[in-house]
Amino acid sequence: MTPAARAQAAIDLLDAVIEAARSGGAAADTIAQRFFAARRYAGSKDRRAIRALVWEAIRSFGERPASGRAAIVALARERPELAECFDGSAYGPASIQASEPEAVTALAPAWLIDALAASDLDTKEVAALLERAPVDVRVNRLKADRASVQAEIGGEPLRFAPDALRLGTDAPVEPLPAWREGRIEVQDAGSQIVGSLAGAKPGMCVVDLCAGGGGKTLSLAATMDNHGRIVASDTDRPRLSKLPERAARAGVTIAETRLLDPKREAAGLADLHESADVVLVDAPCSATGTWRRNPEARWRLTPERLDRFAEVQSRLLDVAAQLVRPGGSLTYVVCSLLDKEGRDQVAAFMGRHPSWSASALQAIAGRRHGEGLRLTPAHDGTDGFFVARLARA
Ligand SMILES: C[S@@+](CC[C@H](N)C(=O)[O-])C[C@H]1O[C@@H](n2cnc3c(N)ncnc32)[C@H](O)[C@@H]1O
Repeated sequence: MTPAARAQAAIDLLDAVIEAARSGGAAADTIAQRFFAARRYAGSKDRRAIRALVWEAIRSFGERPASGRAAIVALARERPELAECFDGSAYGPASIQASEPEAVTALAPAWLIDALAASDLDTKEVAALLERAPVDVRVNRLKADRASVQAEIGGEPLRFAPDALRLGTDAPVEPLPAWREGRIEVQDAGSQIVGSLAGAKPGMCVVDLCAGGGGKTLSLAATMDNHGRIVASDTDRPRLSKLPERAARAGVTIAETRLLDPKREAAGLADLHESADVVLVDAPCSATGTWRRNPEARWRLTPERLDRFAEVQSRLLDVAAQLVRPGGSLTYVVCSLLDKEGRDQVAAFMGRHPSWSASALQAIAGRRHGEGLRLTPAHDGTDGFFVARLARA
């Protein structure tokens, strides 16, 4: 493909990403996969160049641009070689007009910048949310140890996450024998840390209330040395259905999946009433802490969506509390750095459940925030998380 044709393809791909963000469609990665599957003529160098341009545009513009063209035109203002692609050639974009609309460079929509600032995040912290993230893997203790896996695949052992190896950005993991044989899982180091703070131990009964595809379920099972019971529940059938295959690969036999009806979660878990030693609520959230991996998420978020997340989080915390046995604990996690979803949720929970207490969390990474701990890309080099552990008397 010519450079001009690549620029036009980037515009087309961005149009699809913008439309999906507007209408609640698929994530940018999925859209890109579909886009290239339908354009087999694009070789691997073309695909890389188009992706790089599209993701640069997504990172550069905080507000959802009016169109893919408005975004690439704005980038071209600073880049003569990109501006030259607007040459009106057969497969290239039409020439740039002096008065045409352009996307505006910003870290995030103004209301979100304000909400992040009100959550004690300065500009440096917010900018780091948009840097490119490394690939972290968790070495599965059930099958291997970190030193032997490092000897095999390389990577940097992280001091603050005992099972983590950090690989470069875009490092391919799935082709590795270590992945195929279940000795490693892709999991951000921050996710590994917050999962470990739940305090799961061998022999316990654990409920992973929002288990999704089981990233944390598998790490809990490894911490439990595959002894005990984990009930991994979620309302999303496609996500949850990935768990059994992942568990089999990882050698995890103690996890059982349970599909819940939205708003009827307590009924679906009634048999576990007051019987879990540990409940993990890795709640659905705005995912502001994972913008490094999904920067277009900030084009999807609205104040109304944020309110809806907060309502579900508060309800799920109360559902989870009913499952904890006397003396047990509930660990609340969000991959968001907005206080409305983290610190304030926990403060409200403590108000509704005065007999519960927040535990002091011991981790080598992170900083205390309200009744919990916060990890951020700028401070910890991980995705952003808020985690709190709440103990039942
Ligand atoms: C942050 S993700 C979980 C990620 C997962 N724990 C992991 O480590 O891979 C949040 C999950 O909450 C689920 N969810 C949303 N509403 C729910 C509800 N009412 N009850 C249980 N799970 C819910 C979503 O389907 C999603 O899988």
